[in-house]
Amino acid sequence: MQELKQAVIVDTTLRDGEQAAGIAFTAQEKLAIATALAQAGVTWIEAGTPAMGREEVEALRLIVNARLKAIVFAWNRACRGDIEASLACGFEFLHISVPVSDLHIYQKLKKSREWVYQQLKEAVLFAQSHGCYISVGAEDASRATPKQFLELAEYSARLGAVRIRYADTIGRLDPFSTSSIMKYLARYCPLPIEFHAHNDLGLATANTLAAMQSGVVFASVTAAGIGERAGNAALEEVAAAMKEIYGISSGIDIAAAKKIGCQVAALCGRNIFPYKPVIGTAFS
Ligand SMILES: CC(=O)SCCNC(=O)CCNC(=O)[C@H](O)C(C)(C)COP(=O)(O)OP(=O)(O)OC[C@H]1O[C@@H](n2cnc3c(N)ncnc32)[C@H](O)[C@@H]1OP(=O)(O)O
Ligand SMILES: CC(C)C(=O)C(=O)O
Repeated sequence: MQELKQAVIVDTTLRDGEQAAGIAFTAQEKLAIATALAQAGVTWIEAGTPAMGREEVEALRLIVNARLKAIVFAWNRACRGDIEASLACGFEFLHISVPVSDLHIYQKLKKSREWVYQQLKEAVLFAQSHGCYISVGAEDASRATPKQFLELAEYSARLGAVRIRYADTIGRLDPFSTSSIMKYLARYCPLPIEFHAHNDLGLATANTLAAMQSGVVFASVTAAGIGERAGNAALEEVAAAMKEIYGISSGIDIAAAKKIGCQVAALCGRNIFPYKPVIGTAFS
């Protein structure tokens, strides 16, 4: 078994977490969550999607201006309008996401792979011309071939991206397939990989741990595991399991992470087993 040496948490409670049906945080709640995450030792915070419009931009400006002890970054499609919206919030690190599977490129977007690459190139160069650092997101990577993912990673590396996200967008992986795919990709990928799991089959945390065991360093998580459909890997579960099972600290205060999980769950009107239900207003 490969020895797990390093783990870095990338929290997306305020981006994928807020994509969960029925969840919309206020600007003050977003600022409180981001502040609590930074205080708990989370160093990467995906704070939102500026392209969503005025209310999101106002909330994101509050978070950027809070100068938290974390790298706070924004989610973008590979298009100039999204990048301009992120720049207007003051972000210096941008995540630019593109589909990588045939299914998403040809069936969902009805575009070509060449189009995706051209969009990505223009978006990355535009953002870099404004001094931004970039990570690239490979949407629906688990339904793409490893070769398609690696080609995107190589292209992104040539453009100067610093990291690539492997998204199991529909939550179709299990820990065994995750492990064999990630061992292969971690070996050949020119960029550090961030693993982004979805919990459709209840395997998001298990898959994230399998990815970390297989050479991946960055784990994408959300507080209480909230997120699109069945959600994502839970921050408090991943951080605690890293510590308890593998003895890796990931720099996160586990008690603080559990508290944030409970508070976020309470804000969303959910109770998360096995933590105690939180009564009253969270973050008050
Ligand atoms: C897999 C994921 O989880 S992706 C996460 C996306 N985020 C969310 O869903 C958050 C909530 N969503 C929103 O607020 C909105 O959908 C937004 C702000 C993201 C987009 O809003 P709109 O621009 O109005 O959406 P709309 O569906 O019209 O955009 C589609 C356009 O984006 C383009 N597009 C979609 N994905 C990408 C991409 N990754 N890169 C470049 N362009 C893209 C499409 O080709 C289409 O272009 P066209 O209008 O020229 O045909
Ligand atoms: C936008 C990306 C990273 C995403 O949430 C997904 O594909 O699951």
